[in-house]
Amino acid sequence: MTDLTITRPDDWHLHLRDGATLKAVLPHTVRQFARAIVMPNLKPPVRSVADATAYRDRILAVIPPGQTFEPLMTLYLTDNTSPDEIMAAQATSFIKAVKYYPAGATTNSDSGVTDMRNCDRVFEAMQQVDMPLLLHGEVTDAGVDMFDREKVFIHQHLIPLKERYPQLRVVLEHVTTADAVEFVNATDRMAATITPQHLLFSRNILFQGGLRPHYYCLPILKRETHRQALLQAATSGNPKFFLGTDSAPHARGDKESACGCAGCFSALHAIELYAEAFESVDALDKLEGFASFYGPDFYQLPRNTEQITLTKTPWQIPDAVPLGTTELVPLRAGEKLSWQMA
Ligand SMILES: NC(=O)N[C@@H](CC(=O)O)C(=O)O
Ligand SMILES: [Zn+2]
Ligand SMILES: [Zn+2]
Repeated sequence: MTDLTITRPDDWHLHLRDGATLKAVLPHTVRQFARAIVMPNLKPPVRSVADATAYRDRILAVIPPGQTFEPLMTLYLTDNTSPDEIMAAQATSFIKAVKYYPAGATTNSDSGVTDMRNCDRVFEAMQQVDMPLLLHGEVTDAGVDMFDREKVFIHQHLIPLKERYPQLRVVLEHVTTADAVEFVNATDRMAATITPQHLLFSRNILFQGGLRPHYYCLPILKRETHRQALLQAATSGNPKFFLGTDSAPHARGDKESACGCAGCFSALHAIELYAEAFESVDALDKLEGFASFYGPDFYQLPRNTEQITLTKTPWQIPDAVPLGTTELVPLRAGEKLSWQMA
């Protein structure tokens, strides 16, 4: 196949940041995607309807002229979020979900939840108004092996949560393991997003020829058997699995550091990366469902009507993208990509 036309996709898990970074990264997403679920882990986080409204306005203000993009906002769940805030969020047209970060699990998660039980009244309210809960699904216990944190989260927190709130719609974000795929498959009102890096790479890439910080994200890349399970899920045509890049920009110096930040920047070329992953298992015919249909179906939003075309035109991913006085290093920087969006 040399070209592929699909309905314009959406990104159901995206970090846009704020200020100069927002302005630098947004055009890349707008080029490819009609909508995105925008993560609330700013400093300070997006905790209220007022915060989300102001953040949305800052995003709308920097959409490149003549282009359209719809930011779908999320609220950052804390120990102190009130059920009233959920009701107020539900009453807006643009807040579409609530995001749970375990305190300390990932970038800007210090205000995250210390114990899920603190949020029971909020979960009840969310279940009542059918507001989806998005999970960074990892435990933070120092005693749990880094590579087991998602699996342990499912057993310690997610299974009990779904038992207490079976009607709550939940997205396990950026799934990385066969265990997560199996759990999502077996559970009602449960979906998952999958990133390009988790479809394309196993943990080996982190150490290929030396330590490679631009492949470090959370949850961390896992062994090859898990990557295979994710690829199978993404290309299965099962609507429980859909596209969420988790593009997470960090300036080069914050990645290439003695204590480097977690996050891969993939907004530059996300749909092309996914095309490559799907082609690797001869499943390009399944890309449109994953990228353009199952996300809006889950969020109960209309599917996009515009189309985009990808052509088989090899190009080289740049070494870096400018970011003020510094730069961002995209995923697979400097390497060849075989698909290009027209
Ligand atoms: N995925 C990451 O490694 N980083 C994300 C946070 C997150 O999604 O966990 C970020 O905001 O940088
Ligand atoms: Zn996360
Ligand atoms: Zn993320």
